[in-house]
Amino acid sequence: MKIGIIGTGYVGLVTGVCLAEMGHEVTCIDQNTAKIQLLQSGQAPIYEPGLEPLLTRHSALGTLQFRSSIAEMAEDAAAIFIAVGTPSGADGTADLSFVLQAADQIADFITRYTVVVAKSTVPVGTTRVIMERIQAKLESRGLSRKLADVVSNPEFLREGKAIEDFLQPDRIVVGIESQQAARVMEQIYEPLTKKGHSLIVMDLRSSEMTKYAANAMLASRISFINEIAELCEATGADVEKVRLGIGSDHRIGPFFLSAGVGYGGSCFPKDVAALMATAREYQASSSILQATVEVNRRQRKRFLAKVAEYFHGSLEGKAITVWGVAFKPDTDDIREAPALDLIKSLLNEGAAVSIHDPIALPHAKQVFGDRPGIRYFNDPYEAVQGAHALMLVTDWDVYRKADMDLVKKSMNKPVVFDGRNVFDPVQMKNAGFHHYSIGRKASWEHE
Ligand SMILES: NC(=O)C1=CN([C@@H]2O[C@H](COP(=O)(O)OP(=O)(O)OC[C@H]3O[C@@H](n4cnc5c(N)ncnc54)[C@H](O)[C@@H]3O)[C@@H](O)[C@H]2O)C=CC1
Ligand SMILES: O=C(O)[C@H]1O[C@H](OP(=O)(O)OP(=O)(O)OC[C@H]2O[C@@H](n3ccc(=O)[nH]c3=O)[C@H](O)[C@@H]2O)[C@H](O)[C@@H](O)[C@@H]1O
Repeated sequence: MKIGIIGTGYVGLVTGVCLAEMGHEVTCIDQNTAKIQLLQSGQAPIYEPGLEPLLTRHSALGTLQFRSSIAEMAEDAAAIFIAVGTPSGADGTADLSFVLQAADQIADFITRYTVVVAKSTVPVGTTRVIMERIQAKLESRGLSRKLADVVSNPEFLREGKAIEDFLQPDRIVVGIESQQAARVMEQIYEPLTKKGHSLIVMDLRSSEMTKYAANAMLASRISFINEIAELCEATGADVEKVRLGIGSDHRIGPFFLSAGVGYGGSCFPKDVAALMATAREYQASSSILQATVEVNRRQRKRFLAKVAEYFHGSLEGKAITVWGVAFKPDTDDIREAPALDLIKSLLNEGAAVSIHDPIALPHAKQVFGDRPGIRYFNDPYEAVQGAHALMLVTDWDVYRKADMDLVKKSMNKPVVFDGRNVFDPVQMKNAGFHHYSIGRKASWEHE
């Protein structure tokens, strides 16, 4: 089937590559010409494990093409996906300007029956708005409103595992109003449903809400375990043991219960904010969502406060190393990364900050540039030379496997603030470190 995709960001590009892998002929459009040129030369503009081989293969086969304007797309696409950004506006509402712009471009382009797929995360009611807008434009062009159906097809992939999540989804959710569009969506996803992945069909509003509810639920789980972690610290319990204890109850499950410096990324913060904005619009309650955001904010502050407390309230002149800038491992994405907040605060408090990240360092440089007090390192061991403390903020594998003897020898004082509970406190104590982690006794509290 011929498919067009508007937007080649994390979601659009992964969707394009995976739909090609599923046997479709895909054309990806992005208004960012630099991105398109890079993609046309066979290079991925993002770091995503497993993406590049598929990109190379399908570009060579001609089943995946990249263009900078919808006008360059074949006119006989059966479906066009909208996968553009929906960033947070000032009041937390989702900014729909990119989505509506893409919808207008599609409405000006189509000449035959096309299913428009809202893949971007959009607030309840938006797919209907897109539908009205496209159909009104078709009418004004003297064409039938029935030339376009708009469906909702939210995406649940995680960065760093995007290819795997797209090709082996727990479920595919489609919100739909027309039988004709339902058949097209069934055909698109047939290679996955044939393998047993379920396609859940529902109305538009429920599909849009499902996406927000999923992200809000996951974010609230993280805040829940972080609140329990704070209580563990206060009472002398160990959150890692508690996680094991509750996670083995099948009603709770073990996933998404890792305590740490809190969630970041381009989606949880913005989607929880957008859902709260929806609650305001409908004068409904959002107390769990508010608490989720509040705990997440507090978690970063608590982590920083522990470092300040260790140095008797002042970070002035302290050499602090930050390991990890990406909002999570296996991505170069630093949008809303906890590390950004922490680095800003450290610099404001007068600390000298050395940072390392295996992939995201160039993005960090775009944010902090030559700001006095900051230094960038490509080697994690060079980054800790002479440091008074190491703060581990992203749980990259390279840190889990780090040679801590070398780290200890390189540091001014062997002090580690472990924001992702990567190291064991007792082992760290025995190795001669002062180690603080989240929701567990600090090394110096162990007998
Ligand atoms: N990043 C993620 O892991 C996930 C994101 N989502 C949702 O998917 C949507 C897209 O997110 P990302 O891929 O992260 O965004 P992104 O910001 O990485 O990419 C968006 C792309 O759309 C392009 N674009 C914007 N307007 C355009 C237009 N009119 N014509 C052509 N290109 C246009 C931009 O140049 C950019 O390359 C958002 O609604 C997001 O909430 C959903 C699930 C996962
Ligand atoms: O809508 C989206 O964009 C996506 O948002 C998340 O995916 P993603 O943001 O890529 O990353 P996650 O793996 O969910 O991690 C988000 C944040 O939570 C943190 N986290 C995650 C899990 C955990 O147990 N504890 C925890 O602090 C991570 O470190 C990270 O900062 C969801 O997991 C995806 O299903 C969804 O499609």
